[in-house]
Amino acid sequence: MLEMTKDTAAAGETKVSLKNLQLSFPDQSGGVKQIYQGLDLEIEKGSFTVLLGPSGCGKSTLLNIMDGLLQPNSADEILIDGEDLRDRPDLSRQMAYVFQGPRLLKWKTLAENAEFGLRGLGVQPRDRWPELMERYFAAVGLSEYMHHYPSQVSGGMQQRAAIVRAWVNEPQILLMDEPFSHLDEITAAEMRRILVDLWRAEEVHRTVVFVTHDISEAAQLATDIVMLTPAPSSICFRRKVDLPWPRHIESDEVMDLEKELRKAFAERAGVRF
Ligand SMILES: Nc1ncnc2c1ncn2[C@@H]1O[C@H](COP(=O)(O)OP(=O)(O)OP(=O)(O)O)[C@@H](O)[C@H]1O
Repeated sequence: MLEMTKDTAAAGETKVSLKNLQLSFPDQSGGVKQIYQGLDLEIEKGSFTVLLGPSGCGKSTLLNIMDGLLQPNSADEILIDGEDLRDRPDLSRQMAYVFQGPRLLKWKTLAENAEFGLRGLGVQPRDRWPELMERYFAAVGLSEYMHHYPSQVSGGMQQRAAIVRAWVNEPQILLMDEPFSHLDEITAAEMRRILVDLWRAEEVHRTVVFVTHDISEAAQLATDIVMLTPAPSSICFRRKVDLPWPRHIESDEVMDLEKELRKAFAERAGVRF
């Protein structure tokens, strides 16, 4: 019970607020594909929010909008801590992105890749770099491999290094786009445990927005689940999750939650997983 109180300590404050998002893209037949028609989304500070939805519903696009990489056609607000990202593009420096693949520079060691992340964002003073690198490489169990090249370590280790590259900046918001989807299930399960341990270890949790179309993964990770319909997407189901960690993939609680999510998808979005 104590654990749950700590993990929901920041409950209530809004970190990200998107209001009335409108976005369309040209489609291949010369028409227009509507992605959002008035989508609203709030993300709570310190939450581990999982965006769950079928392929093409616009999950990655939402991360791109939150990071300021993409502008919607229109929006009433794109707020980070109450300030509009369109007026304050510098707010994106509070964020870090982890992609589906590790995207490491293969001619640099894991440590040099992380340092590249530090230099790129430029939010950490240089004299903190060694301490930050040591801390976060140790946290993901990669201390011994810091000076190896990507080709000398496994795919899972490369993805751990990609997480370090994002985490060393100590971002307030971590945007993660299906970061474990290319890994085998055993490695992915280990990565989820490492990520949750990293997130929980900090007194004030960072806000994580994690995209997946894997219901089981959502049940293992989330404190908040946001379920999207196919495009034009709307939120068809939203739920908080109070299950304690570590969550085992085959535990009754996780499997019950998965069942509930599958049912919600089928009933509210007409999508079967
Ligand atoms: N720059 C772009 N130009 C044209 N269409 C785009 C662009 N970016 C995204 N789309 C389209 O917008 C829709 C939503 O894309 P997005 O990548 O956000 O979906 P997703 O839910 O993350 O899907 P997946 O789970 O398959 O990654 C898709 O139909 C995609 O083809």
